[in-house]
Amino acid sequence: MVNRLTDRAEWKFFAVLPRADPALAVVWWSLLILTGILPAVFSVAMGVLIGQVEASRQPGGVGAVGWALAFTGLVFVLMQVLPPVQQAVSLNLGSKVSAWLNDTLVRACIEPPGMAHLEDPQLAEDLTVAREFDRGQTGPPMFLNVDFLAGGLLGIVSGLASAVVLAGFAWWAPLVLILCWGSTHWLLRESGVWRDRRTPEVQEAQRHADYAYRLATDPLPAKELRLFGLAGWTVDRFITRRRRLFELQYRATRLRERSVLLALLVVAAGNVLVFGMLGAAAISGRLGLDRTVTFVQVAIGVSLIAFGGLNWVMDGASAPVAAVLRLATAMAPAGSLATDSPQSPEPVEGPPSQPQGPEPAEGPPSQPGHMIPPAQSSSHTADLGPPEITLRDLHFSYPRTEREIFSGLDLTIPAGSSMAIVGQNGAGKTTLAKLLCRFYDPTGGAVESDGVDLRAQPPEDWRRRVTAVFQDFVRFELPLRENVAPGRSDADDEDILAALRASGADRFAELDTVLAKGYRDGTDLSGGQWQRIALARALYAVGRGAGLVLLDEPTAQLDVRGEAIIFDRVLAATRQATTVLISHRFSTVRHVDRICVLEHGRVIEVGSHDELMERGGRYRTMFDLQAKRFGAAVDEEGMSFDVLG
Ligand SMILES: Nc1ncnc2c1ncn2[C@@H]1O[C@H](COP(=O)(O)OP(=O)(O)OP(=O)(O)O)[C@@H](O)[C@H]1O
Repeated sequence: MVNRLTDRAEWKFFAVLPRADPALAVVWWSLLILTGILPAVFSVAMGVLIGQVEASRQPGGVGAVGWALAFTGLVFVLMQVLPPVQQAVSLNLGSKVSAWLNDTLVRACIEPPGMAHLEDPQLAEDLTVAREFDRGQTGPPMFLNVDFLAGGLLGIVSGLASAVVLAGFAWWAPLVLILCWGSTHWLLRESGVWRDRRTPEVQEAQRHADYAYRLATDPLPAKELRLFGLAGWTVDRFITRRRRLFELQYRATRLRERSVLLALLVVAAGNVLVFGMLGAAAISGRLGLDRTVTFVQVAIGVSLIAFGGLNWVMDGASAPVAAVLRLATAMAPAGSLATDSPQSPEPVEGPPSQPQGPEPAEGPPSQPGHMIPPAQSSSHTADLGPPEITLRDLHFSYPRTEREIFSGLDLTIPAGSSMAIVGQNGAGKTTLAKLLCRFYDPTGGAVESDGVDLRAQPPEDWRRRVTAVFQDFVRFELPLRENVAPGRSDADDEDILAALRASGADRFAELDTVLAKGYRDGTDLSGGQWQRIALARALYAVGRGAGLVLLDEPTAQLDVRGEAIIFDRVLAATRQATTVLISHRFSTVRHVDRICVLEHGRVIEVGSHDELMERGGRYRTMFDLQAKRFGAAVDEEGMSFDVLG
C-alpha cells in the first residue's frame, strides 16, 4: 500500500520539492495552506459582521460591529496580499525544481563511465519524456508548472476548509458535497492523465518533432537544408509531428461526454440536497441571516475541490519528474563498465593504479558528454610513461547487436612506438580506439596495458593516461585557451601556446577568443583549423604526461602540404608516447613505425611500411590503388607530398 503510494508519479513530484530547496518548500506549503483557508475564514467573518450589525439594530442591542468590520477587513487584505507572494514563491520554487531536475538529468547522462546508456533506444525515449519539464512541448515548463499546481492545490485546501466550516450547519452536509465534487476526479480520471504517454507512437512523434526543431535551429545543418531546398520539408516534418503529438494528447485527455454527464448529475443531486436543506432552515428561521450567509458561501466554496486544472497540470508536471528519476537509476547500470577483469582475478602486476581523486583527464574529453572531472593537479601520469598495449584474443559486439566487430584479434603495440591501423570503412578502426579508451568493455578476450587488463583499474585512472583526437572531435563553444586545455583553470599559457605552435594553430585567434560565431567577438574556424585545435588539445595532454595517443583521421581535413608538416611535428611531439594512428591516407600512414591491417575483425598483416610493401599483400594492394590516383610532387622547398594526379 505504502509502496503503491510512493511509486506514484505525483508522490515523486512532491518528494522532489524539498530536495530542490527545503526552506522554500516549507514556505510554499505554509503559504498554500494559509492562503487556502482564507476564503473560508472570510465567509465566517462576513457572517459574524452581519450578526453584529443585526445585534446592534436591536433595541438596546450592543454589537461589536467595529471589531467585526476590522477582522473582515484584515482577512480581505490578506486575501489580496498573500496570492502574489504565493505566486512569487511558486515561480522561485519552480525554477529551483527545474534546476534540480536538470542537474539530475545531466549527471545521469554524464557520470556513467561507459557509453552504452546513451545509445540505448529505450533510455533515449525516456530521455525525451524526461526533458519535457524543460522544453514544455506538451505542457508548460516546470518553473510555471509549480505555480499552476499551487493554483490547483489552493482550490483543494479552500474546498476542504469550507467543508470544515459547513459542518457547523450539519455534519453530513460537507460529506455529501465532498463526495459529490470528489467523485468528479474519479469519473473524469481518464481525461486528467495522459496514460499512454510512453507508447512508441507518442515517443516517436515527440522525438521526431524535437529532431525537426533542432534541424531548423542548429547552425550545423543550415547549409544542406538550404542547398537541397529542405526548408519546407523540415517545417512540414515539424508541423505534422507536432500535430500528431497534439492529436494523441487531445485524444487521451479530452473530456468524455458520458463521464461529464454523470459527473453533472452526481454534483447536481448533492448540491440540490445541501442547498435545499440550507434554504429550508433559513425560511423556517432555524438559521439566522448571519449563519445562512456563511454556510451558503462555504457550501459554494467546497466546489473548489472539483476535477479541474490541478488534474491536467499534475500529470504534465509529474510524468517528466518520474522519468528523470527513472533515468537517474537506469542510466548508471546501462553505462557501467566491469570493475574487475575476468582475465585477471589475482592482484595484477604492473604499474600502480593512479591515485583516485578529482584530478583531471590528462587527455581531452574526446566525445561530447565525456568530460572527465575538472582539474586540481596533474602529477602522476608522467611518471608512468608510455604503456605497451596488447589486444589478446579480442572479441567485441556493440550492446544489443549480434554482429562481432572483432572476432579473436591479437595485436601488440610496443611501449613508445607508433602503430597505424588501416582497413576498409566499417572494419572497426574507430571501435578499436573506443575500446582503448575503455568506453566499452570487450565481450571476450582482453585489452591490456603493460600486461594488465584495463578492467583491473577504474576507467578514470586509465583515461588519465590516454588522449585522443577523434573523427568527430568536440568543438567547444569556449575560448581558444579552454579548447586546448578544457577544465584546467591552472593551465599555463606558455604550454598552451607550445601545443598550438606544434599543431600549426597559433595564429588563428587570441587565447581568450571564443571559437563560435554566436558570441560577441567570437570567431569560427575552418574544418582544417578546427582539426589543428583538436590536435593541439592532444599535444597539450601529451605534454601533461598522457602516455597513449589515439589519432583517428587526425589530418583528414588538412591541406596536403599542411598534413605532411603537421604530422611530422605530431610524431616528434609524441615520440615519448605510444601512438595509434587511424588513417586512410597512406602518405601519413607510411611515417609510423608499424602498420596493422584489419579485415573481418582480425589482424591480417602487421609490419613496417617497407616490410608490408615487400610482402605484396593487402597493404600493398591498397597502397598501390591509392598511389595510382595520387602522384608525388615536390614543392619549392624540396618537400615531397602527395597531390591528385
Ligand atoms: N555505437 C555503435 N553501435 C552499434 N554499432 C556500431 C556503433 N558504432 C559503430 N558501429 C558499427 O561498427 C562497425 C565498425 O565501425 P567503426 O566506426 O569502428 O569502423 P571504421 O573502421 O572506423 O570505419 P571508417 O573507416 O568508416 O571510419 C560498423 O559496422 C558500424 O556500423
